[in-house]
Amino acid sequence: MTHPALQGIALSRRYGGFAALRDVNLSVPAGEIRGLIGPNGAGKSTLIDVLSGRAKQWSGQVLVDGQDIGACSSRARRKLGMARSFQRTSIFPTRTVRDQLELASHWDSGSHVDEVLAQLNLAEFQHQPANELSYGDQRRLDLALALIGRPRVLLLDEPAAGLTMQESLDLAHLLRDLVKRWGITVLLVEHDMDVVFSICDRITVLNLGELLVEGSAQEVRTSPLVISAYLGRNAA
Ligand SMILES: Nc1ncnc2c1ncn2[C@@H]1O[C@H](COP(=O)(O)OP(=O)(O)OP(=O)(O)O)[C@@H](O)[C@H]1O
Repeated sequence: MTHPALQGIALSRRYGGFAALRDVNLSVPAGEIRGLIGPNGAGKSTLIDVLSGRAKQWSGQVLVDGQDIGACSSRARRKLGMARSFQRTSIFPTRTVRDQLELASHWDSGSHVDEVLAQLNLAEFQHQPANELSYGDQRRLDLALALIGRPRVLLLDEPAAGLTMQESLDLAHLLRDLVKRWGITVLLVEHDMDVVFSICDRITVLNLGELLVEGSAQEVRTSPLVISAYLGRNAA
């Protein structure tokens, strides 16, 4: 039997008396790019935190390739092939692009710095400090840092935040080509719906901490539940 590459069962997380995530089930087959969307405060980052091992108090099960990793630290999860990106750029802004990738690759096995530099169109900037790169190049460096250990499962939190429409789509297609070629399973949180609809195989929608809808881009785009969740928030 083939296990999903990434699975969450009955995932819940509370902040004091507030339930930010309630009984969410998620199953992402190997090689799929799964979009994770929902209005502000829906629980997307909370879910990523639970899956990546960053959340402290939570309940449920997290499995990678059928193996229960719920008791593992973030570091142990990285060693098991899970990587995540954050909504920020670059770890050490004054260090060169190459230094950062080499540093990050010591934390993970299977380093392939030159290949990642080339694939992410960063080779020409490799000896520049990250904080001298344009914002768009810095976002590609973030992606490179997430990919450097050749993860099997990649959790991405708004990789296109702050980019122009064209930059977002360029980054999205670069991401899609790479993860498909390397066989990486991706869970992508992204507010830019053009990005989500253009590269995700399926989309999971959260609302108020609960799973609302799961389906193809077409199913999600036309779902009355999704439309109402977004419009309800916008109108509030
Ligand atoms: N540290 C915290 N303490 C208390 N409440 C929190 C904390 N972090 C998040 N929350 C609340 O949990 C809910 C889910 O937050 P979360 O950041 O996961 O949502 P999100 O879908 O990622 O939102 P956004 O799209 O705005 O980033 C929100 O109501 C938020 O206010």
